[in-house]
Order: sequence, then structure tokens, then C-alpha cells
Amino acid sequence: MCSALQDVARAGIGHEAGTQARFLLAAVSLAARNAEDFQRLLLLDGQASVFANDPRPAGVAELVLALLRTHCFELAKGLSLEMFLNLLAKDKINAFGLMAPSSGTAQRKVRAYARYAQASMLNHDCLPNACRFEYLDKPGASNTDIYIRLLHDVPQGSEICISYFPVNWNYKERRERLVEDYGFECNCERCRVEQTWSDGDGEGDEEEAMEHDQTDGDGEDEEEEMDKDGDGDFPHAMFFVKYLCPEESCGGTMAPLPGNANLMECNVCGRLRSEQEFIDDLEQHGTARHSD
Ligand SMILES: C[S@@+](CC[C@H](N)C(=O)[O-])C[C@H]1O[C@@H](n2cnc3c(N)ncnc32)[C@H](O)[C@@H]1O
Repeated sequence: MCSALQDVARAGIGHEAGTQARFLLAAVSLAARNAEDFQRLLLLDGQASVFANDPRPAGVAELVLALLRTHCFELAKGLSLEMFLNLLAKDKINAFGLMAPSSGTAQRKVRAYARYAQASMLNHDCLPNACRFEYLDKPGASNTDIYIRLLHDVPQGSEICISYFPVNWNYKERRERLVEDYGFECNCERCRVEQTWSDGDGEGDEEEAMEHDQTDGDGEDEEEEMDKDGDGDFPHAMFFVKYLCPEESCGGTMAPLPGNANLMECNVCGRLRSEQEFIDDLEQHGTARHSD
């Protein structure tokens, strides 16, 4: 690519803006090299409207467009601010953050963002039936591959969905992330239940609710509350007992190992749990009856 890239780097526009600028330059370069792949990029979901409350991407798009028009006139033909903003939206909505390995309680950092032609088609569900595994430190060229594994059998014709963030986030956190970063309001079964929690503002913390539902030996009141209308305040408790990593502060999702459905692996910390250990946990915490 012409000297525009160096100019952007020299402009010192900050890390996030620099990443967006490099993405735009890479997209322009792709358009010049492989029109078919560029068209596939344009077909991904994502519109400029996702930046309605954030003027910064427009600033980056303007800067890159101006640099291209100055330094690479031929390449800049046919490009527009709107196309650049749409490209940035597609990047934002479809990028997967490849994470540094889990190190106990410290928050995991994103090491790189990547887009995957097929995985980017996966929609979100707050109670997903699949989750993503990655093995970035695996030796070899394929260590940026990601693996989508089913959590359980899925009826034919049902949509395979992942969660775009850890499954133990509460309703408010999930709603904010989905609206701000992905531009949609979630209407999944879990959200429909949790938006009625607390005083109706949907700000109930389900981790707290789970602690009551799963571990309180004296949790008569909560259990009565759960049973009152047949499905309870937290009908999805069993999902978390079975698929949320039991490791404290991990927040990962457990999915069966390929070829060994009796062994679950956490997609964050790598913890393994056998079917027998799961049953032992259930007996210890007395939560099995909520699944029936
Ligand atoms: C990574 S893309 C998923 C694939 C996308 N649906 C497509 O057809 O290309 C993320 C975008 O899909 C849409 N999406 C994903 N999950 C959704 C859901 N549960 N409800 C509504 N829209 C959803 C949103 O527009 C979101 O920004």
C-alpha cells in the first residue's frame, strides 16, 4: 500500500483509531487485489448507523479518505465516506476478540481482532447452544483458527447461536453491550424473563440470583418464589449450573470435548469436568430439581 499507511501512523491518532485506519487501508488494498473477496466483505452485516452516538469513526474515515485522495488517487476512486463508515461498522460487528490466556482473577486482554467468513454469520443468544474455543498459543500456522462447539444436541432446523460475551453478564450489561456495539435489542427468552426482575428495570444481578437458587441451604423463599408460577423467577438456572464454568471468577462456558461427550471443557480457563463431577456438584448443591 502507498505511503498513506505511514502517514496515518505518523499522525499519531491513537490506538483504536489507528486500528480502524489500518482496517480501512487493508479493505482498500483488498478491493484492488480481489474484488470478489471485497464484495463478500461488503455483504457482511453492519451499517454506519451503529456509530450514531460516536463521532470518532467518522473522523478516522475522513482522515483516511483524505490521505488516500492525496497520496493514492487511483485507489481512492469510487470510495466514499459512507462506504468507509459502513466498512468500519462491519469490522466492529463481525470481529472476534482473540483473547490472551486466562490468568486467574485478572481480566483477560484481547490480543487481536479477527474476522471469520463463516463464524461472523453466527447470531447472538443470551442462552447460547454453542460457544467458541480458540488456542492461540498452539504451535503452528493454524493457531488463529476458532472452533464452534455445540453445548448440547440441537433439534434439526434450530439456529446455532453463540453469546457475544460471557454468559454470566447481567441483563443491564448485556443490553448495553448489544445496543452499543451490535446495534440491536435482544429479545431472547432469557432477556424477556430478566427484564421483569427487580423493580422492572431489569437490573437484577442473576449471579446473585443463582447463588440463592443454587447454593442457599435455607433458600426456601427463593424456591417457593420459583415454584409459584410453575417456571419461577429464574427458569434458566440449570443452564448456568451445567454450562457456566464452576471455576470462581472465570465466566467461561463449558462444552463437551469433541469425541468425548462425557467430558466438558471450559472455553476460557480450559478446566475439564466429567459428567460424574457434574452430577456430584448437583447433589452437593441440591439444584437438580430445578431442571425438571
Ligand atoms: C456477527 S453479525 C451476525 C450475522 C448477521 N446476522 C448477518 O446476517 O450477517 C452480528 C449482527 O447480527 C445481528 N444479530 C445478531 N444476533 C441477533 C439477535 N439475537 N437479534 C437480532 N439481531 C441479531 C445484529 O445486527 C448484529 O449486529
